[in-house]
Amino acid sequence: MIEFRSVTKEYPDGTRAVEDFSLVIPSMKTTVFVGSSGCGKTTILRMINRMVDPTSGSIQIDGADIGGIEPVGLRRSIGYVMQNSGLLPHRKVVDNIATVPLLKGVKKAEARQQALELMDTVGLDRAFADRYPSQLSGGQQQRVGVARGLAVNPNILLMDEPFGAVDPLVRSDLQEELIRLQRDLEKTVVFVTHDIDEAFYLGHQVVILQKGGHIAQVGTPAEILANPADDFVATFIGANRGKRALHIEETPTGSILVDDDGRPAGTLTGPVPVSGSRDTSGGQR
Ligand SMILES: Nc1ncnc2c1ncn2[C@@H]1O[C@H](COP(=O)(O)OP(=O)(O)OP(=O)(O)O)[C@@H](O)[C@H]1O
Repeated sequence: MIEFRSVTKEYPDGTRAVEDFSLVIPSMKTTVFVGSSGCGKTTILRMINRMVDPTSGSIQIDGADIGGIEPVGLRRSIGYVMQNSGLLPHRKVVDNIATVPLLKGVKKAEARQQALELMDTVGLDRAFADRYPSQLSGGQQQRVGVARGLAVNPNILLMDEPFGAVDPLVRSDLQEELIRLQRDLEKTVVFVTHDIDEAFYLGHQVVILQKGGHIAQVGTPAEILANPADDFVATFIGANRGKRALHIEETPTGSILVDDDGRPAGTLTGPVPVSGSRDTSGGQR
């Protein structure tokens, strides 16, 4: 579990990117931060691995205040995947994936073997191992980025708009892959996006942010869809969701998700949990 307690981040130029932010991020689930540009998503994410340190407040991982953990070691124990994959252009795919294990002293042959296995995990053909990043498509590069993020077998995987720059079909494949990975590997995934559809699709817990990292609403997709906290949230989830705008309708046999054209898009099974397992079956995926 990751817990933010009254966290504020003021950058040296006086910008208060995040103000009095408190949140619990459950383990082994996917939490998605969604909000407009500049609302503080990246700042919040980077405070988890101490790429950014808070000005005040504290962050705990499994009860330990990370302010007391040496930043480089912490960073190397948490997976981080960014937009445009952030791969080193002059290193082969396999060496990119093995970067952090090698830094941590894993033997080269062992690191390479692990990297090849991670290529299988993220659905990349091992034939790409000796290519350079520029010789891969954008979607393949993102898979390499995810493999690199997983290379130290972290409990926590931070993902900052990892699929923002790929076309919609590839993006959809990558989203499917991430859902499978998260479920199979039981990672705690913290994911940042602008896209509310992506947030609802991936998130067990979705956090809708406003400027300054103010939480407009936090909940499961079903909770937010059923009860938007205010006009801001209602507009945000409506305006951003275009043709697929979904709402919940009660029927004699249970709750169903209905799209803007009145077509059922899925069912909701059982009571809506406060947080926890995905409760749509055949709904948003
Ligand atoms: N190093 C920095 N120095 C000063 N201000 C910064 C710095 N990094 C971010 N900011 C400011 O902090 C605020 C939050 O930025 P942040 O990158 O966290 O937002 P974001 O929601 O991730 O935005 P985007 O979606 O555009 O990536 C913005 O006003 C931004 O300009």
